[in-house]
Amino acid sequence: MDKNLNALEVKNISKSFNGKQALKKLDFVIKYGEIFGFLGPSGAGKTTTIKMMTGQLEPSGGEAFILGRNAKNITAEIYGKIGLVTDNSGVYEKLTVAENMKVYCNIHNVPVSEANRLLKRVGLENDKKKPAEKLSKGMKQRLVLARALVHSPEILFLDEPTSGLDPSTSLAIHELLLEVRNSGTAIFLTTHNMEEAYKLCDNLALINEGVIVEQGKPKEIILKHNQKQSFEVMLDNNENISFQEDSPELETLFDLIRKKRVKSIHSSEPTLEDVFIKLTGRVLSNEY
Ligand SMILES: Nc1ncnc2c1ncn2[C@@H]1O[C@H](COP(=O)(O)OP(=O)(O)OP(=O)(O)O)[C@@H](O)[C@H]1O
Repeated sequence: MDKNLNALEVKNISKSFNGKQALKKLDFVIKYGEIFGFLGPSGAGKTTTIKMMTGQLEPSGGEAFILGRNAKNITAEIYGKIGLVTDNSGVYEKLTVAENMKVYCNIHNVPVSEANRLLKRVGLENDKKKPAEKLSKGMKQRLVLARALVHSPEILFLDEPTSGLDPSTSLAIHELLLEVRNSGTAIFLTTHNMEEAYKLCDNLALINEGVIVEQGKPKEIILKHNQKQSFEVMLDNNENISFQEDSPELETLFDLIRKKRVKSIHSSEPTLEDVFIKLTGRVLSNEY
């Protein structure tokens, strides 16, 4: 891992299918030890972007560099440093959970103890002997994630890693991803879950109809679009009042604070979902 290089560089990438442009001039970089979120509704171009970055599809224009090499000329050695979790990352259905992991340990020359550690982290330690065909969709998803981490990849691509998972499993996956990020791995994550993106991502891009409509740090994106600040106040009698930043009633709020009548106060910024709606007129979360 050469930390002086970016793990991934996408330069002006475009993609057309049968004359129809699916992606338009995407530009972003991902550093080692960073989680980069790619957020957009169905059909926005997330999977196509992953395919181009991993050399599975040739761009119609622009270039992608992965671990320092043009994705067009990706080698087996580079693939050995990548982890990829997508909808169609199949498992061997007739093999057990443990055997599925063992296949990957053998390919990457990693001790089975590492597989056991990862199975525990994704909550599958009690399912090791189950054939993969008997697993639920969410369990398979967790197996595929554990498998993708066996060789400590330098860059990890995750297409909707927690979709369809219950909240406590999602939380465990989030903790694992942060740990992997902290070990220096670059993570490219697609999601339509704005809360997940806000919590996990160091940087993110909002994508709609093949165009990046906004990118940056989640907090900075929100503050940039926070045009009118308001304060939500709860009084000592549990009454809730909202005060606009530039309204004359703010004096009333100061007065209430002086009289110690304010039980709680917080500023209300837009969410990433609000920003997305503002920029595109579309919602993300209800489309799934
Ligand atoms: N092989 C293909 N041939 C023609 N059109 C394609 C092909 N692959 C993708 N597209 C089109 O490109 C656009 C982006 O698709 P893509 O699968 O990348 O979206 P997505 O954001 O991953 O959506 P989802 O979240 O539903 O997976 C869509 O309009 C899709 O129909």
